Amino acid sequence: MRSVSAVAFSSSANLGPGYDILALAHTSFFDRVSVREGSRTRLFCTGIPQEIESNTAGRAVTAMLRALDVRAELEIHIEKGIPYGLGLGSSGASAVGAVTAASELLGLSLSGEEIVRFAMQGEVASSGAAHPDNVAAATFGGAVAVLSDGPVVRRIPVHSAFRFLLIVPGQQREGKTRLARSLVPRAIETGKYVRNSRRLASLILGLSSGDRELLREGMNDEIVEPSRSPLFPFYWRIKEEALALNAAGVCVSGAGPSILVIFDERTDVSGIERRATSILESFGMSTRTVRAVSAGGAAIEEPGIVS
Ligand SMILES: Nc1ncnc2c1ncn2[C@@H]1O[C@H](COP(=O)(O)OP(=O)(O)OP(=O)(O)O)[C@@H](O)[C@H]1O
Ligand SMILES: N[C@@H](CCO)C(=O)O
Repeated sequence: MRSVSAVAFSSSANLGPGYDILALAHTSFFDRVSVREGSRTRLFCTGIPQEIESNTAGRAVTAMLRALDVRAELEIHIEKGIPYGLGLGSSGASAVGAVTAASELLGLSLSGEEIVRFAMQGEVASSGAAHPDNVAAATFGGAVAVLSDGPVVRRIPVHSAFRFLLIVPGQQREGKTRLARSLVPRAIETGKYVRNSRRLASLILGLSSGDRELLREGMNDEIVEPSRSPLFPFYWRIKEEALALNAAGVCVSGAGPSILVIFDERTDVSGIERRATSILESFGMSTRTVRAVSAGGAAIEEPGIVS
């Protein structure tokens, strides 16, 4: 019985003002999803729901089969390498890995944007919303912008000077993204919209050109992050201290609580790791820090490759 495996990396969505628009795939963690044909569609995983429609991978694959009118019963094995409920795109990566592997197994030759279209349906299982950003980054790799509901996705070049630090608090909360999305205001003042839009432009230009001042200014958000502050009260202190230690940019990773720091050779990364650990300790939390680079997109694993 042929089995196909795919790997999909962790990601940080929003990047400050890019709510549901921008995301960055990084090498911090990855999921591996293996798919083979079976007698009935089943999920094999631990720690996350095993009911098809409650798991982002199962929901995404069944959405794909239904949309393409493909008759298949699939056994989906999920090896969770990305800790979930922490803002690292864990739910999205599983969906992308499952759709990528199933497409290969069934010879569907889906495009990247078609993979995103189905994988984002999977996100309804985790957050109640089909947000496309994490799955776009996990599919295409690097930094991405989702340009329309099509979805139309384009990669944003990331200057080689930039590296990434993930600060991961020991604070997993069930349904965190669903709650975080409920806190986002439904209406905003025009001035906030204009300032955030300017930052979005600065962020994209700074990330691709290597202009750290544009990036630092761009990675600020006065709409979504403040509305979610109660979920990560430690964030603002860590951000302030990381910028003082010359970070090139700091934001909440996705819906949090993890924090993404973009750094270069001018940044005191070890100092940021120490200060963040101390601040989180004062909140009674453990800390995990991971240094990473831009990750590639979802990839089919060749049989026999031991990773
Ligand atoms: N395949 C899956 N992988 C991870 N979580 C899943 C999966 N399927 C369903 N879930 C559920 O989704 C929730 C985690 O998703 P959530 O969106 O809250 O966090 P995240 O995806 O880890 O981070 P973020 O989306 O903020 O980047 C958990 O409640 C988990 O049980
Ligand atoms: N854009 C989504 C990302 C979740 O990782 C949100 O912030 O709710």
